[in-house]
Amino acid sequence: MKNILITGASGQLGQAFKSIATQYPDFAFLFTDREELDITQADAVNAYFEQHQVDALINCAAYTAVDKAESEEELAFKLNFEAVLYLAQASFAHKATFIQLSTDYVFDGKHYRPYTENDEPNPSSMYGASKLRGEAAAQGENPDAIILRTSWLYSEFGQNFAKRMKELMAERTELNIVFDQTGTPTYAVDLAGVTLKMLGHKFEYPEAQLAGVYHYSNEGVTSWYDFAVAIKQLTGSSCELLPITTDQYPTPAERPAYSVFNKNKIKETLGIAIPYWTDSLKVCLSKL
Ligand SMILES: NC(=O)C1=CN([C@@H]2O[C@H](COP(=O)(O)OP(=O)(O)OC[C@H]3O[C@@H](n4cnc5c(N)ncnc54)[C@H](OP(=O)(O)O)[C@@H]3O)[C@@H](O)[C@H]2O)C=CC1
Ligand SMILES: Cc1cn([C@H]2C[C@H](O)[C@@H](COP(=O)(O)OP(=O)(O)O[C@H]3O[C@@H](C)C(=O)[C@@H](O)[C@H]3O)O2)c(=O)[nH]c1=O
Repeated sequence: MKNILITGASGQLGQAFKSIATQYPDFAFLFTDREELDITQADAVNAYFEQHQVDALINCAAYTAVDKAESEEELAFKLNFEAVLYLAQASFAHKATFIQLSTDYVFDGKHYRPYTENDEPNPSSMYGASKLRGEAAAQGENPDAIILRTSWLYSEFGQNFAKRMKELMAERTELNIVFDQTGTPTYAVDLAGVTLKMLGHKFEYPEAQLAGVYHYSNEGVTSWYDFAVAIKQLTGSSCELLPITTDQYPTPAERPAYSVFNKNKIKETLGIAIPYWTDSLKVCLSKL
């Protein structure tokens, strides 16, 4: 039996892990929320590792308010960088496998082909910059760290674009949605499953070198507008959706125009096929 510590467990991804936990009888999950383990407190992090046998840590805690991060830079870096430093140090000291979640927003979005793990990040937002510092902290303090970058996360849990769209479509007769930001939605439950597959692989083949960065999203390519159209069609909403450009929807944070991932590395490493984004969206909407 392996003990898996999940931090930020009341967030969207944390809840996705909770929803599939019983499918992994070889894993004993230690779900902690901010009250139980505040990851910005180095002493609390160290004490937790002293008091519990932790075989792996999946850090689901983060500052994810992309626009607010532009005016709350200090808070964003405290959570997405400093706290990651503490987690990386503690996991390394206690020989626990460390998986740190990161984001497509580490890229500036100027590409026209999917981003590989070797492409140079260049974040255009404070959120992206804080997550990139977190990646460096994780790898700097724990050379065995696994960085799992994902994009456009949604699910039946927490706050996300898909849930927001469904609610707004029920309230309004029309909605303006940007169509010139291209990426791929990722169902958080799919991501949780693949993360646990990665851990299973690590435990089964301890000599396997898994450290490093991996890209994971669902398959396919779309825009926020097309994402919303798919939600409209699948929910039978009559709300009119109007495609607009990014400059018609000004926001404090700049988002990448293109952030599609190349996922060959994770597919080859784990021997997996990834669900197409609309197939996973159907699964999610059936639960909402
Ligand atoms: N959401 C998305 O679209 C994407 C997310 N990611 C990454 O995936 C990961 C998971 O994201 P997601 O689940 O959506 O994020 P959420 O914002 O839903 O969850 C983050 C969780 O972190 C908790 N938290 C905040 N501060 C602390 C603290 N000091 N100590 C412990 N926990 C704390 C929050 O608790 P509280 O509610 O109490 O504040 C919340 O439960 C993050 O690393 C994120 O950067 C990557 C790409 C896309
Ligand atoms: C609500 C809404 C948003 N938009 C636009 C704004 C923005 O460009 C785009 C996405 O909106 P949101 O602000 O909901 O999504 P955003 O918070 O930018 O989502 C990001 O979150 C972080 C945590 C990540 O790591 C990213 O991968 C990504 O998922 O849609 C519209 O055009 N119309 C709308 O009615």
